Parts: sequence; structure tokens; C-alpha cells
Amino acid sequence: MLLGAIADDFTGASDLANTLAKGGMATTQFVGVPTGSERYDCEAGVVSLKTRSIAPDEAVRQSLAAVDWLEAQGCEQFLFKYCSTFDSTPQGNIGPVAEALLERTGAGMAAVCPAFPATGRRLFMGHLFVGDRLLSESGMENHPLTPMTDPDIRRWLRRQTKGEVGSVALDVVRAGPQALAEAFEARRKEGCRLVVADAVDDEDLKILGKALAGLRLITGGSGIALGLPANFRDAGLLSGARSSGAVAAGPVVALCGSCSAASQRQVAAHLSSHPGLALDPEAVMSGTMTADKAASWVMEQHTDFIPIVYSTVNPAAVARAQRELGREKLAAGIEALFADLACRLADAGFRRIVVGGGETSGAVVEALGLSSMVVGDEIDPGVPALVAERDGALGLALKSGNFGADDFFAKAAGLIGRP
Ligand SMILES: Nc1ncnc2c1ncn2[C@@H]1O[C@H](COP(=O)(O)OP(=O)(O)O)[C@@H](O)[C@H]1O
Ligand SMILES: O=C(O)[C@@H](O)C(=O)COP(=O)(O)O
Repeated sequence: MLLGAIADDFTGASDLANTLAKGGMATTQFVGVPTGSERYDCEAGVVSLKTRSIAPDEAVRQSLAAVDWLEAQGCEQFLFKYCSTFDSTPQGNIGPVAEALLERTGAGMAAVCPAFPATGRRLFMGHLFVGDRLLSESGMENHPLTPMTDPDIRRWLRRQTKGEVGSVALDVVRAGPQALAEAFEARRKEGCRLVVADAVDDEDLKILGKALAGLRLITGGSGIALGLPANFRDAGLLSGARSSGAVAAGPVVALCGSCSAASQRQVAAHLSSHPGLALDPEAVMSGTMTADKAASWVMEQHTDFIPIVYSTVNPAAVARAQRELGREKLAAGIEALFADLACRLADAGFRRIVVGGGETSGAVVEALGLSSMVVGDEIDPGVPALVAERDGALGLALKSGNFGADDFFAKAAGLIGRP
């Protein structure tokens, strides 16, 4: 393993794994920190954690366990992947985890860059934009767990860190890899251990990647990885072999626990020509709707029609249900139903599962007891086809709430395996 990454959620891990695989690295996504002494022969390993919204101390503990394991696998460069909208609170977890990783890896300084231009996330003068809006006016200011009320990533990160935060502006990035590497070194000498770098398009990210060659630690969204495979290729370290998992073959189901604007559009588009079962939160919490009932409904459908089970509703309905049933309890109840449903269907012979939502994906993949997934072709920007081993090949797609075109569910079903 050459490059070891730690991602703070499962769909984010999948997003990063997609970038690395597209760049030509044989990539494996791990479910949590693997136990045991097995050595994996992939070129990039991405450990998926669920640390974005937990207590900072626990996020640090899990991230350090991940970096120790990756180092034991032979990695010499490490990447901490967080959300392209920098999802975090004034307490963390990006700053505390990044500082702990700096310490553990012995890195003198690490770049910070959430930019992901393909999905409209751009960083200019330290300010993060989503499309043509500042982050704090993009809807992310209303995020239920990590409201992003300040678009200045330098200022936001400074609130989370003990050490100084520096920055390099776009003109320095565009001066090229050499000048940029010198600017990073200058910031390090000034005492900055985390340095926020602007990036507006993919070329900027490729320059960044080149400037970061050989550094022990990098942090960012998946965009920061765009230029990294070329460093390993130029050093003659890549085999050029495509990761080839077995092909999943069998019935398919889609599960969506994401309520994002993109997921609402995708579920509505899917329902116009495919069967769907809506999970009513009250029915889930009272036990009127169970995984057993949902599984029976799925099994009654013709799987060629890609049935979808979803809890997706608009923000007003989410707020109402959270008020009445309790936000955390409800989230956990719905996640548990999806997790149980996925297991029942996989046990019943379903071989392809498309999941919408980061927390939902984490719950499903953990319940399925998968340990790793081989990363295949891209379905839509940021979402690859995955194949895992569970009594034979199991095809998966883990979609970040905000990602994917309107026809995502049908398209993914066709790309993660065959009937
Ligand atoms: N109808 C609903 N009302 C309230 N909460 C819901 C509803 N449907 C899903 N949830 C919860 O909302 C959260 C959605 O998060 P997630 O799966 O990460 O999606 P996203 O990637 O869009 O953030 C999950 O914890 C899920 O259980
Ligand atoms: O960087 C991104 O935007 C994604 O990779 C990501 O982390 C998405 O998180 P969720 O929207 O919570 O799925």
C-alpha cells in the first residue's frame, strides 16, 4: 500500500476512493480499521470511519488507530479526507484530527483544501463557495449537525486548532508546483502547521498534488487527491493494473435515507417509473413498519423494476418528525431499519444494493459485516461502483446525499453488477 487515507464518513470515503481509482491507483475501501494481520496489496487504501459528528476525542482516537494500521501496511503518505463543505463545528472534528495526525505522522505541516470543483465546491481567498453562493448561504448554514455559518475556512479552522493556521492564495497556486511548495515551506517556517490552499479548478488541484509529493500528511476533500496518483506513477510505483473485483449478479434494491435536495429529486424521478415503499417515521418508531414488512414488500416486486425503499422527505417534514419523535432517536431508528432490511435482503439473495445517504450507508455497510470493498468505475461524480465479498460478490453504490444526477438510482443499479 502506497497511499493511506482516513475518511470521516462512508460516502466521503467512497468519493475519495473514486478519485484515486480514476487516477489509476488500485484502490480498496475498508469498513472501519481492519483487525488481524492480513496484508493488502492495493496501492491506495481508504479507511472509512463515522467520525464526522462524534466527540472530538473519540474522532482523534479512531483516526490515530487508522493511521497506525495504514502505516503498518507500508504507507508513507497519508490523507485525511473530510467533506467538500468542510462539515464540522467550532470544536471539531477537522482541526483536532488533523493536529493529532500531524503529531503522529511526524509531518511538519499539512495542506488543507476542501475544494471539489466538479461538484461546485471552490476555494478562493480562503473562502469556500458552493456553486455561486458562499458556503454560509448555500443551505449548509442549516445543516442539522454541522451548520456552516462562516465561509472563511481559515477562521473556522482556527477555532478548532491549538496551532496557527496559514494560507496560500490562488495566484501562488497558479505560479506552479515549485513556487507553491516553497510557499508551503515558508508558512511552515513561520510556525503554521495547517495551511489552507485556494483551488478553483481541477488544474489548481493537480498543481497542489504535485507540490505535495512526498509530504507525509495531506488533508482535504476528494479533490485534493486529483494530482496524487501521478506522483506515484512518475516514481514508477504504480502497476497500471485495474482493480478487478468479481462481478455481482442478482436482484437489486435501492435504499434511500438521505433527505437532501438532490436525494429528493432522485427519489421523485425514480418513483415515476419504478415501485417504491415510503417509510413513515412514526410507523418506524411505533413498530408498525418493520424491516421484515419492508423486506416482504421488496420481495413481492419484480426486481427488474429496481424497487426503492425510502424515508426521503422535504426539510419541513423532517423538522416536524424530529420535533415529535426526537432527532437522534428517529435517525437511529430509521438507520437501524435500513441496516436490518439490507441484511435480510442480502441473506435472501439480493446481490446489488444502492444506498443514498452517508449515515445510512455507514449503518448498512457495517450491518452487512463487510470488511472491504474494491473500487470500480464511476457512476456519477464522487460515486463509484463497489464490490464486496459476502457469500459471493455483492455490488454496492454509496451515494453522498448531495451527489448524483436525477436518474442516479437506476443508473447505479445497472453499473454495480448485472441481473
Ligand atoms: N423522514 C425522516 N425524518 C427524519 N430523519 C430522517 C428521515 N429520513 C432519514 N432520516 C435520518 O436523517 C439522516 C440522513 O443522513 P444521511 O444518511 O447521512 O444522508 P445525507 O448524506 O443526505 O446527509 C439519517 O440519520 C436518517 O436516518
Ligand atoms: O466531500 C464530499 O462532499 C463528500 O465526499 C462527502 O463527504 C459527503 O458527505 P454526506 O453528504 O454526509 O454523504
